[in-house]
Order: sequence, then C-alpha cells, then structure tokens
Amino acid sequence: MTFLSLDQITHHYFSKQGFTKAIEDISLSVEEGHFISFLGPSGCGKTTLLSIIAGLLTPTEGTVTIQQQPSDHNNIGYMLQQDYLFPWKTIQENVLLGPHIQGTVTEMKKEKALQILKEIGLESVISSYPSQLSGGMRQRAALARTLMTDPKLLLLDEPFSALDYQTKLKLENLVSDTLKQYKKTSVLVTHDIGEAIAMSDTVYVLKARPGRIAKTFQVPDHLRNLTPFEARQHADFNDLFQTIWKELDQLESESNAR
Ligand SMILES: Nc1ncnc2c1ncn2[C@@H]1O[C@H](COP(=O)(O)OP(=O)(O)OP(=O)(O)O)[C@@H](O)[C@H]1O
Repeated sequence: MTFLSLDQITHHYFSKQGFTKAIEDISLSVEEGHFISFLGPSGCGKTTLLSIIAGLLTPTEGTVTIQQQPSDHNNIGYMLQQDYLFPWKTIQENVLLGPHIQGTVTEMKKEKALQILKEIGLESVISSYPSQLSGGMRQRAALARTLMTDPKLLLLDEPFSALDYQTKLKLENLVSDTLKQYKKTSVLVTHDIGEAIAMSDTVYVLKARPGRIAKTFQVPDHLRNLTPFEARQHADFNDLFQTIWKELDQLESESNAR
C-alpha cells in the first residue's frame, strides 16, 4: 500500500535578491514500511523537499499525500543531526516529553518509554542527563523520544553526520532494525552514498539547480535483507556504490559546466 506520495512537486523561493528554482517536478511514491533516501550534492533541494513532506513548507506546485487514519494524531517524527534533548531533563524525562507536554503521562506510557529505552540499549542511563552521554547515546535517546510519539512517518535529516565512523555504523544498524520492527515508513536525507544504500529500499539521486530526480536506484532484495553493516561487506554493495558514485560525479561535472 502506498503510504506517501509526492505528485509533481515544484518549489521556488522568492527573495529580494531574486528567485531560486529549488526543486522541480518531483514525483514518487513510498510503500508503507519502506525506507527511501534522497542523495545529492549541496543545494539540490533535499532540505526543501523534507520541509515540504513535513508540511512546514507549502510547495509552489504539486501535492503531498500521506495515508492517514482518523485516529492518527501525530503522523510525523524527526531524527535530525542535532539531538535537541533538554539538558536539564534526564533521559527518561526527555523521552516522556511528548506525553508530559500533553499532560498524558500514565504508568502505561512510562512502561512504554522504559521498553523503548531497553530495546535501544539505554536502560542503564535513564536517570542520567544528556551531557553525561556520548553523541551516539544521545542520538539513540532522541530516537526513543521520537518513537514514543508513535509517528507513522519518520524524517531523518543527516542524523549520523555528527558522529564518528564506528558509532555511525552501529547506529545505522540499530536505527534500521528498530524502524523495521516498528514498521515505520522513513525518508532519509544524506550526502553519504554508503549510508543511503545500507539503509534504504530505494535511493533517489537528485541533481541540483533546480533539484530534480536524476536517477532512482532500487536496492536489491538480498542487500535489503541484511543489516546495514552486513550489507556494507557485500560485493554487490560495492558495485552499487561505484554506480551511484559515477552518477553523482557526472552530475557534478554537468553542473560545473553550466
Ligand atoms: N529560504 C530560502 N530562500 C532562498 N533560497 C533558498 C532558501 N532555502 C534554500 N534556498 C535555495 O534553494 C536551493 C535548495 O536548497 P536546500 O537547502 O533545499 O538544498 P540541500 O540539498 O538541502 O542543501 P545542503 O545539502 O547544503 O543542506 C539552493 O539553491 C538554496 O540556495
């Protein structure tokens, strides 16, 4: 079942300096529970596209459709480069922030928070403050807080880019595993080809000025069935990496020649 569809999305920014065609004619659809990535050079419109999907920006043209049940109060969750945890609250309090703001902290919600924190390997630090945790642990806490609100769609904007390589690989596995377990539909924005292949069902390569879909790559089933870390070791991963690398390289040359 299609969960998210973008139909001929175009966005122009108008400012005193002039007008920028940020993205043009982007159409795609994402199946429920699938993971897609937008990969592309700086300025190709990744953030604009994510803001449009999030409903923070109304596109100049086109429509975004998200499948929604009448009972779905909170459809969209975020995982960003920064974790935005409140430093004066413990990890457990941060994870319970949504229910706390809504005045709906119950024993059941506390139990759920604990369960998520356990699954994400943070059980031993629930009473710690964010400053006492590593960057990777803080990102995991941010994910737990997002999952607590039970979003149907997750938007991930370079969530691992501030982490060291080893932590990033571990977190890719954990996030991928957790999102599959919770059957979330996810959209990742990244500059990192390996990350896009390792985590996604489909990778959309965007070209810049204006941002358009240059090419779509379906990640083969045998790679999708592996964890991101295992996928990275597979020979076919390297082949796909090379193909996408060449595509991006060519787009960059074309863009520089313009
Ligand atoms: N508020 C704005 N006003 C005017 N132009 C903008 C605005 N935001 C983005 N742009 C322009 O729109 C284009 C797409 O920008 P966007 O930030 O979506 O790209 P991006 O792919 O996310 O870039 P990066 O990878 O550097 O974050 C760029 O040319 C950018 O300069």
